[in-house]
Amino acid sequence: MEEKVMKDCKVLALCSQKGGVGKTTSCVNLAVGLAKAGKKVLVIDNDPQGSMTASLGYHNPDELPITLATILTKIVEDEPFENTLGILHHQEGIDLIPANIELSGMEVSLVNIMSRELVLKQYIERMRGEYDYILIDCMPSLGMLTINALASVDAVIIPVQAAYLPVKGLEQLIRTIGKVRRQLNKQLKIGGILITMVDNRTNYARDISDLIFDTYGNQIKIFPQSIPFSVRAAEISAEGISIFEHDPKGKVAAAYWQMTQEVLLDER
Ligand SMILES: Nc1ncnc2c1ncn2[C@@H]1O[C@H](COP(=O)(O)OP(=O)(O)OP(=O)(O)O)[C@@H](O)[C@H]1O
Repeated sequence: MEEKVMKDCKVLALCSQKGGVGKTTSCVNLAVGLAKAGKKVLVIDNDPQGSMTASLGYHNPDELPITLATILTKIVEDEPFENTLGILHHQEGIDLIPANIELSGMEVSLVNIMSRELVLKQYIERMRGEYDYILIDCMPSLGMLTINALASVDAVIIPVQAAYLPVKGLEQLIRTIGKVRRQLNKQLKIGGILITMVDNRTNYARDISDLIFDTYGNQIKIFPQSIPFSVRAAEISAEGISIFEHDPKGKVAAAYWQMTQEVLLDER
C-alpha cells in the first residue's frame, strides 16, 4: 500500500546548467497544463532568485514571510510543521512554495549538516500523498540545492535554448545526474530534453535542434514538440499568469499543451 502512494505522485525537476533558457517559463506552463488536465499540482521554487515565485504573480518575493527556506530550516532543526505551511494558491489552480533570497543562506548552511543532500527529499516525501505532480524549479547551478532536488525527484526535465551551443553544459548536467543516480537516488530518470525559444526562421535554431537530436536522441528522450520563440511567452512573467491564460490560441500555448500530454503519457 505504501508503495502505491509513492507511485501516485510524480515528482519532476526542471534543471539547467545555464540560466535564461526558459526553465521557469516551462515550469509555470507545464504546471498549469497539468492542472488543466485535472491534476493536483504543487510547484516548488528552489532558486533564491525567486523567478518562479515572481512569475506566478508574487513580484516581491523578498517580502514573503514563509518560503522554502523556512521549511528546510524546520526540517534541519527537527521542528514540527503542517503540510499546508507556506503554500500559496495561484488563480490557475496550482499551489506554490515560494522562494526568495533567504534560500541562498541554505546553500551554505546545508553544507555542515548531516544527510545534507536529503533535506528537501524529507519534505517531498511527506507531500507526495497530497499531490499528483510536484514540479521543482531549480537554480542554474549544480550546488547543494540542486543536488537536493535531484535526490528527491523521479525525473529531470532539461530545457535547452536553441540559440547557442549547449553541449558542454548539458554534458556536465548529465554527468551530475548519473552521479546522483548512483549515490543518492537510484530511481532518477531523465524525463527529457525540451528545446526552447526556437525561432524557426533561422537556420541556426534548426542546426542546434538537429545537433541535440543527433547527439542525445538515442540515449535521452527529446520532447518532439519544441517551444517556439515568441514575445507572448516573454510577457507572462510580468502578468503572473501562464501562456494558457495570456495567449490561449497561440503557438506557445499549443506547444506547452503538447509537452503536457507527453509528460502525462510518461505516467507510471
Ligand atoms: N518561448 C519563449 N520565447 C521568447 N522568450 C521567452 C520564451 N520562454 C522564455 N522567454 C523569456 O526568456 C527569459 C528567460 O526565461 P526563463 O526565466 O524562463 O529562463 P530560466 O532558464 O528560468 O532563467 P533563470 O535560470 O535565470 O531563472 C525570460 O525573459 C522569459 O520571459
